[in-house]
Amino acid sequence: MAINVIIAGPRGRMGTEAVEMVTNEPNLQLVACIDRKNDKEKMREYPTLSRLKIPVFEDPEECFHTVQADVFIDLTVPEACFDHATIAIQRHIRTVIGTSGLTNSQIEELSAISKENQTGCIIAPNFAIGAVLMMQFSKMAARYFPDVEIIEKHHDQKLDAPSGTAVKTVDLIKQTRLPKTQGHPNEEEIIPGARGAVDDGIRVHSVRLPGLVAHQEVIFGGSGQTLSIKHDSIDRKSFMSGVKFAVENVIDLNELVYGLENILDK
Ligand SMILES: NC(=O)C1=CN([C@@H]2O[C@H](COP(=O)(O)OP(=O)(O)OC[C@H]3O[C@@H](n4cnc5c(N)ncnc54)[C@H](OP(=O)(O)O)[C@@H]3O)[C@@H](O)[C@H]2O)C=CC1
Ligand SMILES: O=C(O)C1=N[C@H](C(=O)O)C[C@H](O)C1
Repeated sequence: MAINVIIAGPRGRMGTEAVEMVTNEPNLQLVACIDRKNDKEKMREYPTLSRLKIPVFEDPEECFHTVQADVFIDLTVPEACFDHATIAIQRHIRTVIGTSGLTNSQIEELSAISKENQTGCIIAPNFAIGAVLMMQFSKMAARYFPDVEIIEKHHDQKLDAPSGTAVKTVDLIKQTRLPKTQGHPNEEEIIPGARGAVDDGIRVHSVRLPGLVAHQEVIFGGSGQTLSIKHDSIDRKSFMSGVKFAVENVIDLNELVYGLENILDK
């Protein structure tokens, strides 16, 4: 039996890839999309979507009410994603969130809704296996190297900074790193922001440039040595095996999981 999937954000950079991936996977079936502009002219620019002849809804309530689905994938923006996911989970449709920029309180709220409705949800800050490993390796290294800075680099159309991957990396590093104030105690920013954003003493630098896709380097410093852990997504296809993995695994979950690392070896 195929897993029936709804995708929100099908015209987007990730959505386009996800539509392609789901339609090419024999065990997945795309049954509908949610798009804030259900515009026939625009759809013509997206050949896979217009060829499929699946229903496209502007109203998520109407979509989840009308279409029978097993899994909902959100690849939009945080405000819309939170609303979509809330409605989907309340309707017992298991949910995979790729959208970054949800706040901690939104994640906690979705976790509570998921538990209350016994309906699984996966929030994946990064679907690329290499990025998941980069985050895990960084967590391991932070135990031995409390001095660490993160440089994340993305295309210049990205809305949120720092990236969801960087936020998750900081979370994971905090789990093993001994608290430390890094750098010189008297350091001064001549240009405000020069030392990047800071969370619990960990510096995060966000670069946005055309030509980039999604890249992150975590640099640890110790006496006489540095350790760099680096991941590059040079094509959005790098995310698709993780999307598939999440769709196939969320089916067996009854609560929210934040990060693919939590289910990789299950
Ligand atoms: N977890 C992961 O591995 C990855 C996550 N991402 C995340 O996925 C998200 C999407 O990224 P990307 O595809 O590059 O972004 P895009 O801007 O290319 O796509 C977003 C899509 O969402 C649509 N959208 C915007 N607002 C709404 C709304 N209110 N309701 C419904 N649809 C809406 C946009 O429509 P319109 O064109 O009309 O604005 C657009 O089609 C981002 O949060 C990004 O960080 C990206 C890559 C990997
Ligand atoms: O917007 C993107 O492109 C990406 N977003 C995710 C993030 O915020 O970490 C994942 C990946 O880095 C690509």
